[in-house]
Amino acid sequence: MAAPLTPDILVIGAGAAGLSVAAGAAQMGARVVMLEAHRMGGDCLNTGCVPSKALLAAARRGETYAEAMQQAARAIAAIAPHDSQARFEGLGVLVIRGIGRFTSPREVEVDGVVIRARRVVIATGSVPVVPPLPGLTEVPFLTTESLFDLRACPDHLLIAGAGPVGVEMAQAHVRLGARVTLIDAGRALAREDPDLVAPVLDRLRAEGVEIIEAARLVAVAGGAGAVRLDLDHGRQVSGSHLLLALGRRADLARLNLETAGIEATETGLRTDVRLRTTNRRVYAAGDVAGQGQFTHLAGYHAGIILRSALFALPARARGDHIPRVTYTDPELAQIGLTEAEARVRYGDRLEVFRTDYADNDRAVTEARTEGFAKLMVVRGRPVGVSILGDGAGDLIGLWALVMANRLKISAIANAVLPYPTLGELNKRLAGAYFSGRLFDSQAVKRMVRAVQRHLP
Ligand SMILES: Cc1cc2nc3c(=O)[nH]c(=O)nc-3n(C[C@H](O)[C@H](O)[C@H](O)COP(=O)(O)OP(=O)(O)OC[C@H]3O[C@@H](n4cnc5c(N)ncnc54)[C@H](O)[C@@H]3O)c2cc1C
Ligand SMILES: NC(=O)c1ccc[n+]([C@@H]2O[C@H](COP(=O)([O-])OP(=O)(O)OC[C@H]3O[C@@H](n4cnc5c(N)ncnc54)[C@H](O)[C@@H]3O)[C@@H](O)[C@H]2O)c1
Repeated sequence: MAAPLTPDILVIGAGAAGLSVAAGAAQMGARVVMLEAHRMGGDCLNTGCVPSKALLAAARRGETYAEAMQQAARAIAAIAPHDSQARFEGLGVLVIRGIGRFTSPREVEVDGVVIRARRVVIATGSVPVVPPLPGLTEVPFLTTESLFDLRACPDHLLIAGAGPVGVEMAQAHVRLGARVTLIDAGRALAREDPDLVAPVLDRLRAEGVEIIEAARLVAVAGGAGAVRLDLDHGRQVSGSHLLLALGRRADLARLNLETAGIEATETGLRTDVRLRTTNRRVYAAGDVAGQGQFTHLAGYHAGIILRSALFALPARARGDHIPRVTYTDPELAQIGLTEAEARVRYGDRLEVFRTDYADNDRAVTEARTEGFAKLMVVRGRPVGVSILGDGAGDLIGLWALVMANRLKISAIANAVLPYPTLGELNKRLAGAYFSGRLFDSQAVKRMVRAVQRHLP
């Protein structure tokens, strides 16, 4: 066997997390090897964010199903060069296409090549949950790994699971002409503030989606083109296609973790605040770290690991400033705590402020006045922001800046924003915090009167 490769950093997985680590490390002078078992770009590019957002956009424009799927494929093709093997080789990364597995606490093997790296980053992502339901081995079903290969619109798409995947794909498909039934064992978008979820579900229903909550899928029957779902309490629904959107689990199966002394939890790899696993030379980044499943979180993890692995700086990963967006129409964005979570954490110290899109002049001129935003504040600092409506995902960006830097609400109140823009909604939200303090305060009124008496 050839001598082992001995890079500074070995990255296992070329999705959002692995690519960010590899690009950063190589460009800062580290010797990097990256392994990829399947497609460069991982889930986000090939089967996640990119095709799903392209499909939603095409559905909004009223394209046909085949056009929308082709548009999704074009979006992937347009972004793929950025994540390609050629680009990474150009950055100086040695890319090996194959499945990496630990053979000892210090060594990883891929197709007979042994790699002994100073540091290893596990960035193997996640895969769709496919539970062992009776009938599921006999009945054809879709997951997001196969959905974007369809070219003919399903007559009646049954979607099991109403998390972000289920809800986004329900809206895309109903707009592209499918009949859609969306089923969840609990509440749809259960993680989000119910005040924001209700208008999203109202819109889905108005567009024709049948939503069945508190209904667990327990068995599947039928065949291609005619699928029957058995739900708990004896209910049944039938359709032409089944999409499983029941969550994603960390992809650990092929890593041979026990050999390397790396422990897993229910949600992913066990890590410390620096994202080190129970093997101190090995880090976890992205979905596999079990702290959330977002491309921007994967990028954030990469930054923490680069500081730690390249510069030996004690960088710590936080979770309180990571935004999330559900790209439905209306769009739903959240950062930090929801109102209910903040109430539990802070009790009476919490103040909640609200502003409506109807009070924003740009929303009025655009005739897009549906939506509102909530700001949760404790002692002058935001602990959470929820926004529902046009551009919510872009609007939450300002709060991401404020919360990442632990700024006060005054940072936004001090900013002068162009009129008329949706961005003023954020300023109005911040202003709501101060307006009560300024306009309803007897002390302020007394002070103004006193100053006025003494002014020439
Ligand atoms: C339909 C859908 C829509 C989404 N939309 C959004 C969105 O709008 N915004 C957002 O932020 N997030 C979204 N996500 C989530 C986002 O796609 C993931 O959080 C992100 O891709 C995770 O990146 P990652 O690098 O951790 O993992 P992945 O992208 O899964 O990459 C892991 C890579 O590791 C490889 N691999 C696995 N095991 C091995 C091994 N042993 N050896 C070598 N290689 C291996 C895999 O082949 C894969 O390419 C969406 C997900 C889905 C499914
Ligand atoms: N816009 C975005 O950022 C975006 C979009 C899509 C996906 N993602 C990421 O991908 C991940 C996976 O998304 P997801 O929507 O698949 O997962 P999820 O875990 O958010 O939702 C899964 C849903 O399936 C339901 N469920 C589970 N078992 C069931 C059963 N037997 N019968 C009926 N319902 C059942 C659960 O109650 C839950 O609501 C998410 O964590 C998210 O972070 C993000």
